[in-house]
Amino acid sequence: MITLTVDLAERSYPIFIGQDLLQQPGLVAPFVKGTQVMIVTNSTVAPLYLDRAKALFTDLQVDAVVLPDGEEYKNLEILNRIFDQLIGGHFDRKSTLVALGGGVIGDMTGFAAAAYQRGVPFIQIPTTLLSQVDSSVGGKTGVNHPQGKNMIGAFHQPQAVVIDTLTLNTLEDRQLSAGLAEVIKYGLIRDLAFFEWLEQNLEGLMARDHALLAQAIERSCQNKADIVAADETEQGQRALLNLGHTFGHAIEAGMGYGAWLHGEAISAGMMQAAYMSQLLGDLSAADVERIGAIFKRAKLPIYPPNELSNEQFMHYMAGDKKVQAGKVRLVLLKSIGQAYISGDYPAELLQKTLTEWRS
Ligand SMILES: NC(=O)c1ccc[n+]([C@@H]2O[C@H](COP(=O)([O-])OP(=O)(O)OC[C@H]3O[C@@H](n4cnc5c(N)ncnc54)[C@H](O)[C@@H]3O)[C@@H](O)[C@H]2O)c1
Ligand SMILES: O=C(O)C(=O)C[C@@H](O)[C@H](O)[C@H](O)COP(=O)(O)O
Ligand SMILES: [Zn+2]
Repeated sequence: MITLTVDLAERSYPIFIGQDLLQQPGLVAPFVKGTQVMIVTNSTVAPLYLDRAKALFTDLQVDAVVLPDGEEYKNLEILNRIFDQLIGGHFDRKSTLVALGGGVIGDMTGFAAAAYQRGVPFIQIPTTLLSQVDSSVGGKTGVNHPQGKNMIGAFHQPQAVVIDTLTLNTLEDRQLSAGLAEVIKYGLIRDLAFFEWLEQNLEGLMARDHALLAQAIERSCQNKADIVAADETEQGQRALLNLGHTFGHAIEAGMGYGAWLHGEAISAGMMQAAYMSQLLGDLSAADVERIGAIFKRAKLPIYPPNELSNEQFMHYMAGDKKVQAGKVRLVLLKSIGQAYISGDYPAELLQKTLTEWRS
């Protein structure tokens, strides 16, 4: 087992990465506050892992709320089911919530924990590649609004993140690919050596070589932990984790939540950002082709959906959380391995990107 730390002074917490951690009760128990545990999961993950997750918590009152599965249910109405069950079961202020599932469950459970009785602790047990490399770490929690992704939420750090890499055995191929999009993101924004390693090992990762997956998860979590420790609430460099997301979130909302997976949408979005970086003279055409090649090998889309017009893109992008004084700020690339945030690009270059980077 590997242990990393997210270094946030009194709110620091460990990330445990290993095989079969869902069979190790001693690992999680110390992070439970109080005597009541509410596991939040969904209808796909519950039959696979809920019994094992419950067995992690001995001598405690353990209950579970099983939500419907899908990005389209990441909203306030479904979030309320968690509160209904907590209040109905008389869960007190020292209760611990446990997120068992992918990023949707993690974001919703974290937000429920941030809001329930003004804040209770929670533990992340991520079971998709995407949630193991990104969403379970860093404390961004929340739900979607029809007009925009993750528009309602809070920063609320977990007590611990427990990554059992064996849960990836049951994940669908399409979901594994979606997770690789966020893995590749770390290479693009700040870790050229990791990007090169991914180029060398992509097929092994797609074939679910466990040693390679564990390495990719560790390197991704280390990158994320470093950024979060330096900038917990996105005052500066944390925004780099948003590479491709201003475009990608527009795709998710514009196409209807769930039609495009988050990882798929940001894959196309990272290509749009890369193409715009080429128009700005920072990336070469060969760089853009190189980035596209790794996404294609990961079976991820490189172009946005043609159904989404430039006007629709602009509508959703104008509501992005990084907008300042009416200007859409974008994460762009100086080179592969070096991202920056920009609000002073020429407006016509964004239009040109939306028009020209199409299949
Ligand atoms: N908070 C953050 O920092 C952050 C970072 C990245 C993404 N996100 C959010 O995460 C969400 C995407 O997360 P995701 O890609 O994990 O999607 P997801 O949570 O929808 O999970 C994908 C699918 O896999 C299923 N599943 C989960 N674990 C499984 C397993 N072990 N075996 C079989 N099936 C399993 C789920 O039921 C679901 O159908 C988006 O809402 C995105 O906005 C948040
Ligand atoms: O942790 C972060 O910070 C990220 O931006 C990680 C992203 O991969 C993730 O999709 C996040 O939820 C996006 O944040 P948002 O603030 O743009 O909603
Ligand atoms: Zn993301």
